Parts: sequence; C-alpha cells; structure tokens
Amino acid sequence: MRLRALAKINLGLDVVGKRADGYHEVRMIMQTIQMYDVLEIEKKAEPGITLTTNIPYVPTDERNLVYKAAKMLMDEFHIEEGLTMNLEKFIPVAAGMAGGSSDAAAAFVGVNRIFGLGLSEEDLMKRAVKVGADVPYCVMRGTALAEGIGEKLTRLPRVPQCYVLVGKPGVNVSTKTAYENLKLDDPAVVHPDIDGMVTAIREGDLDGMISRMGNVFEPGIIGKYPVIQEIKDLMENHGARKAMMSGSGPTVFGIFDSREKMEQAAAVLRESKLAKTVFATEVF
Ligand SMILES: C[C@@](CO)(OP(=O)(O)O)[C@H](O)COP(=O)(O)OP(=O)(O)OC[C@H]1O[C@@H](n2ccc(N)nc2=O)[C@H](O)[C@@H]1O
Ligand SMILES: Nc1ncnc2c1ncn2[C@@H]1O[C@H](COP(=O)(O)OP(=O)(O)O)[C@@H](O)[C@H]1O
Repeated sequence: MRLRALAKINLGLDVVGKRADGYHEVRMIMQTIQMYDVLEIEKKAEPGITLTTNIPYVPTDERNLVYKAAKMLMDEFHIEEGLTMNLEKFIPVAAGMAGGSSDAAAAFVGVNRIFGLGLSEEDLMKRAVKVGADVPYCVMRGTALAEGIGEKLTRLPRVPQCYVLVGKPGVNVSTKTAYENLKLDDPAVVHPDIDGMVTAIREGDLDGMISRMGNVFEPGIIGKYPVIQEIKDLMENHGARKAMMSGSGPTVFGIFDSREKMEQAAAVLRESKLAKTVFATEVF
C-alpha cells in the first residue's frame, strides 16, 4: 500500500492564549499543497514494526511519528501481525510544513486500511491528536480553520487556484521554543484577521484572502533569522502577491497567480542561494 503524506502551509496563523498544560490556543487557516512524502506499508507475519527512511538523521524507532501512530493503533486493536514501512521524505524536516505530522496521518490511514479496522476519519482524528496537534488536520487535508490546539477543525471551501513557491533556508527552528518565546501581551504582536480570511475564502475572494495573510510567529523568528525576510522580499520583488513564513518556520511560501511568474521567481531564488530547498507547486 502506497500513501501520499501532503505538506501544509498556514495561510493565517494566530495564537490567542496559553493553556494550563503549556499548549497554546490557536486560530489558523490550514492549506495542503502538492508536495508530499511517500509512505509504503506492507504486512509481515512476524510481529513488530520495521521502518526505513531515505533521510539518515530522521529516527526510525518510537521517536518517528509514523512509528508512533502505527504502534498506537496496532496496540489498541491487539494486532498480532507486523508491519514493514518505508518512508521516502521530500518535505523538508523541521520546517513548519507538518512533514512528520502528515507522515503520522498517513500511517493512521494506512494501518486502518491494511488491517481493516473500520475506523472513520473522525475516529482516526481523535486518536491523531495524541501524536501531535497538527496530525488531525493532516488526516483531513484541504482548506480548514483550525482552533483549540489545532485539533478543532472546520472545513472550508477550496481556495481559488493559486501557485505556491516554497523556500526553506538552512536554519532550524524548534516549534516548542517558538511557542515559548511568543509574548502574547506585547502590543507589538500583530494578530491576523482570521475571521476575515474565513469570509474571504467562503466567498472565493483570493484578493481578500491574500490581504489578510499573517503569522504571529514572524517577528520573533525573523528577528533571529533575517534570511527569512530576505526570501520573503525576493519572492515579493519577483511577482509573489504575498510571501509569508509557514508555521513556526523557517520555511517561506509565496502565493502567485500564474505558474510562469512562480517559475521565474523560483529560478531567481535558486540562483540567490538564500534557500536550501526550493519547490514550485500549487494548492491541493
Ligand atoms: C506551529 C504549527 C502551526 O501549524 O506548525 P509547525 O510549525 O510545527 O509546522 C503547529 O501549531 C505545531 O503543531 P505540532 O507540530 O503538531 O505540535 P506538537 O508536536 O503537538 O507540539 C510541539 C510543541 O509545540 C508546542 N505547542 C504546539 C501546538 C500548540 N497548539 N501549542 C503549543 O504550545 C508545545 O510546546 C509542544 O510541546
Ligand atoms: N516522520 C518524520 N519525519 C520528519 N521528522 C520526524 C518524523 N518523525 C519524527 N520526526 C522528528 O520530528 C522533528 C520535527 O519534524 P517535522 O514534522 O518535519 O517538523 P515540522 O512540523 O516543524 O515541519 C524532527 O526533528 C525529527 O527528528
């Protein structure tokens, strides 16, 4: 069985509060894009999970979110057989694109299917949040408003067709540290208009959506890694309607209304060497 695990971008990302358990209340507009990892799953007679991957520094034991998701379902349903899984990664790691979360979502879907567990999408999403806040959304995919810690999801209509240029600089940002360093009571923190963006998407209004793009993590992370601003500026100076950091970073994405303009910007970005990974794609 072969599954695609799609990357996400956050078209809007607001953090509105902190919970007693340390997690934060968010309001985000999530969007999957046509960039994906490939997860292959096969049953094996011997018990246990064997995981391999093409990225040497990604763990292949319980620390891998794919392993965690598969084990969670297999333990719950007392499955005696084993699984062989191979994960081929194309989504940059620790990038703000939910790579690991989406791989976990694919594992939930795959294990449910391969062992005929009969769980609904909702059943899977309930279990998914135990692996990570963004995993339920990765099971759902498409365009959605995410609230709570990211697990309360409202599906939105597809956004109007647009092209997405992804540029990941060679720096690493920890999601946990990004949340810890957020100063919500600082008046300099700009909260994006998430409700306005929801309305714009419901009305199929691309201009309205683009004008409301914003990410509350940007100032803090860009202050530490100015290369993120340089990539944003490059994209916006080369035809992007708007460029923004995804999630807790450091990946930048630009929204374009033509493939040609995006390809031209991609060529300039590659030439600039500001980004380690450059990928030209579209929404899914
Ligand atoms: C920031 C976002 C935006 O989509 O994406 P990424 O940058 O990771 O892609 C998400 O909120 C990331 O969700 P996810 O990566 O699933 O988070 P988890 O693994 O559950 O948590 C990692 C750490 O982030 C913090 N965390 C996460 C989610 C949340 N709503 N509040 C938090 O405070 C917690 O400190 C937690 O220990
Ligand atoms: N399947 C996986 N793919 C990538 N990273 C994983 C995976 N499982 C666990 N990890 C660990 O999780 C960390 C963050 O991974 P990732 O999901 O790519 O981040 P982000 O959500 O910020 O894009 C990495 O440092 C990696 O060691």
